[in-house]
Amino acid sequence: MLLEVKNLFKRYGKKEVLKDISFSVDKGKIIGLIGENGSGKTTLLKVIAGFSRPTSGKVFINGKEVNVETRKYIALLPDTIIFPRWMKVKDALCFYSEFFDDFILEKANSILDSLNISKNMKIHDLSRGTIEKFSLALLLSRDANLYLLDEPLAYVDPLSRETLVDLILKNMSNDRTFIISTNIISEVEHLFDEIIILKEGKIVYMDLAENLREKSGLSVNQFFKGVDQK
Ligand SMILES: Nc1ncnc2c1ncn2[C@@H]1O[C@H](COP(=O)(O)OP(=O)(O)OP(=O)(O)O)[C@@H](O)[C@H]1O
Repeated sequence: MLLEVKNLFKRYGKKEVLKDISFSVDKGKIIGLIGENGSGKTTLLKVIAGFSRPTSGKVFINGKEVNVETRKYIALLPDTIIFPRWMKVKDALCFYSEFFDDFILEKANSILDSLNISKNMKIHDLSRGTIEKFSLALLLSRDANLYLLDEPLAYVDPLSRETLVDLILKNMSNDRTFIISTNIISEVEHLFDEIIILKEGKIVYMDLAENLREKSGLSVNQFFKGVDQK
């Protein structure tokens, strides 16, 4: 088992943001983590990544309780821009090469070429959609086990979404797992092996995407809209 989340609670002050979350994920799966704004998706991904501590409950990656060490198994794509203003694309490549032992520079170069992203550009001068593509390119150039993608498609135009979905698929393998949080479901749902729906910090639905479609006769997107209105 690659990831096990057991009875996880997260509180900010009096506000309970995650409520008794339990699930496990095998290697080689793509999980769709869906839920309306504020349902707790980002918080859950941050706790799994070890960047935020649970109030109670436990998270295990490759059988080890999450700590600084388990971060080496994880590649997190945050939902915010993390690069400083002065940084050029080529500087970020150097930084990633030095900081992450599992970063493969040749792979990053080849993905950036395929996306037509110039290495001499300042990252903040790129469009928001291009920054998303660039961030994903860096992330996929790491050889991690668990890839956590927080809203990877939010700022990307529909044509580029297809490119990014293809990129994710190309980089999928039997020993990698992706958890992708998204509100843009229809364009990515064909990627998902399993679906987790969060509502107000609780898991309200969890199943294989195939089962969801068979049992409900709906697409994941249609099903989510139904759950969300209840
Ligand atoms: N550091 C924090 N302090 C206090 N409350 C927080 C903090 N981080 C998140 N929250 C609250 O926790 C709840 C869940 O937020 P979270 O960002 O995890 O949701 P989300 O599902 O990712 O939303 P979105 O789709 O808008 O990104 C929200 O009500 C948010 O205001």
